[in-house]
Amino acid sequence: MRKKRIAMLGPGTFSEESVHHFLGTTDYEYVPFKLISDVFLATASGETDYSVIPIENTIEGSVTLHIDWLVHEVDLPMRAEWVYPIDMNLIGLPSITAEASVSSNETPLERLESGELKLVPPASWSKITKVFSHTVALAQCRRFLRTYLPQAEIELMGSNGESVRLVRELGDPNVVAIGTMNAAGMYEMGVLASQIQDNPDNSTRFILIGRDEIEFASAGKMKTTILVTPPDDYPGALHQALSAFAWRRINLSRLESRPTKRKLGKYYFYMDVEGSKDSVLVRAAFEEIEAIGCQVRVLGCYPSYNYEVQRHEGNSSLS
Ligand SMILES: O=C(O)C(=O)C[C@]1(C(=O)O)C=C[C@@H](O)C=C1
Repeated sequence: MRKKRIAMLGPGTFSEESVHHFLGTTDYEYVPFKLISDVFLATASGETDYSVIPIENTIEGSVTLHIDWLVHEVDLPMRAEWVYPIDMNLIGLPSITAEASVSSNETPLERLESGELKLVPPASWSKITKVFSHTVALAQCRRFLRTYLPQAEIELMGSNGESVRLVRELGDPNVVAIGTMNAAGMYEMGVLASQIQDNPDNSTRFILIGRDEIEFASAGKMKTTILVTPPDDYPGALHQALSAFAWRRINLSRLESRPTKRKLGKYYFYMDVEGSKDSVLVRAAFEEIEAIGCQVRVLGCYPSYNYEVQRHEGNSSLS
């Protein structure tokens, strides 16, 4: 039997690291793409069976571009979600890291109580002219960049793996990248500073999307993601929709509004409902919401996995 093919941003990305952690490296064939649009389209076209999509980050919040792709561009159910810890690193050519490095993986940077980094940057950092970064990674390192590399121009890349690869290819010691430790190793680069994200406890939520059902080794907590579009002429429809969950004591772990893209001021509500769409209570809540004229579209009903990690002790497990 052929292995199921999984599309993801890569190589050398957090998406790759996280899916290897979640599904292992042997049972699936992983297919890396440079752009997230290609990750979505690979599974939509049938070239791959599933796609890995980063959907939410501790510091940056929702990755709205990816949510919009799920809602407007492809029709691929969510099959699982998992959380993966994210440490951002400043990566440069090995020739400059000997004098310019302030930390290694083993000795993370010190922080003040406020969470700010306690750092005396090496003089050579003032020569850095450019930082390559993925937009979501950039949003996680704003404070670091503002404080220690204010002179550097930012150039956005399709992924963190691609940022590191391009610095390597360019060969300019004054151009650095934000990226993963794996990418630094893969392209034989040096690490100037590790854990440069604004909050040391930083994680990203990833989802797996695809047409076919998929089985996992352990049972996760079931979640259902829906889109609720209220009718135009019904004041208080959102309040009523929320109370359909509240009085049944069904927890909503996420609620976001996004434009329908059809008319200014018209929104749909993206909701993560704790529980399976097949449970009696959740089904009844959906029926009640539809009865008041709201449209309910199920984006997926899937197991959710947490990542328990003892940071910096190399001891991790999915639960
Ligand atoms: O570029 C990568 O390494 C990715 O996997 C993408 C991505 C994202 O889009 O959120 C994944 C996790 C991090 O939060 C930053 C970037």
